[in-house]
Amino acid sequence: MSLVQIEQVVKRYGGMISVDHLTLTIRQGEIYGLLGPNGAGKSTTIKMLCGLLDIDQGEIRVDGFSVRQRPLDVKRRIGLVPQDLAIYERLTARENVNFFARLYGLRGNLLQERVDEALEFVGLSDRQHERPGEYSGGMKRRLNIACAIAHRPKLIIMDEPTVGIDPQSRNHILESVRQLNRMGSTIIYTSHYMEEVSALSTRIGILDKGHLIAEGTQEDLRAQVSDEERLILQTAHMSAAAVQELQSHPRIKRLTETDGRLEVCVPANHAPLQDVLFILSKHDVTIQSLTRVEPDLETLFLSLTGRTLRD
Ligand SMILES: Nc1ncnc2c1ncn2[C@@H]1O[C@H](COP(=O)(O)OP(=O)(O)OP(=O)(O)O)[C@@H](O)[C@H]1O
Repeated sequence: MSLVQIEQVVKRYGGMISVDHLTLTIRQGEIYGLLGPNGAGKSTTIKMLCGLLDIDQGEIRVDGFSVRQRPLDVKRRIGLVPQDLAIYERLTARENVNFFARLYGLRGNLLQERVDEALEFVGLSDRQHERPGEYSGGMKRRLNIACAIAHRPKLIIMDEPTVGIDPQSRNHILESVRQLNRMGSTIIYTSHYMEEVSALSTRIGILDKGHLIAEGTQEDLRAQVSDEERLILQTAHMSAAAVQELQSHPRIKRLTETDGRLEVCVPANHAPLQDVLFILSKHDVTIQSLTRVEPDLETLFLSLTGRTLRD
């Protein structure tokens, strides 16, 4: 059963189109990973989905309710963990969670139980009476999550929740996403980190310049590029002539070079590695490291757009 239906949605800022006739469906029980580089339109889509930004064209429905016509019914079903922290530094952690849970209508004993549960869930019970000003970046992110889940929403949306945090908090957040899903919530998780989206998602949509350029399970997406692999070489003394010669090699499908980091797409199992090494050595390029990467989401993105996700 579908929980979210986005149909032909368009958003423009001034003359520029940020979300371009986007259509996608998210089913109940999924962890849907929305992957795309910076500026792809992920946050804009999420804001429209939550009713925080007007839709220019098209329609979004959550649990059957139109975001335009029934915004309150939609908001009640959603817990949003926004990209920019939405917590009050002057309130304690507990007061923050309490505040957001009250906005969703919780009162009395149930309110206190749910606040306890949310704080426990993100591992902040011990420090619930402190103000978040004293917290690390990762703890603030976890508090941000607690504020979004205390009302037990059907749909939890996390917009780049691991940007700029320590590995321990990152792992904690990724594990909480899985656990929230096991407890029954459908999750939309946006990120420009391929590894995170790969590790978490049951289905993945790849967004670029406001378009959904690919969608499917991890296996579906990998199968689209199973005939390619990538070589990543860190080099010194790279020259334009070497790049040019590599580009004209018949078996090199694509190539990007930034500050000596060379990424080359070649047919799988027939990697013309010797040729690449020969050309580089001919041009006196020093090879500092070389990695062979099996087809992955980055390969797919590169194959569809000619750019890397990090561009
Ligand atoms: N308030 C705004 N005014 C003008 N342009 C905007 C505004 N918000 C977003 N944009 C533009 O819309 C496009 C999509 O931005 P959006 O923030 O949705 O991308 P994103 O995929 O979430 O990337 P990021 O991870 O960097 O937030 C970008 O080109 C961005 O510059």
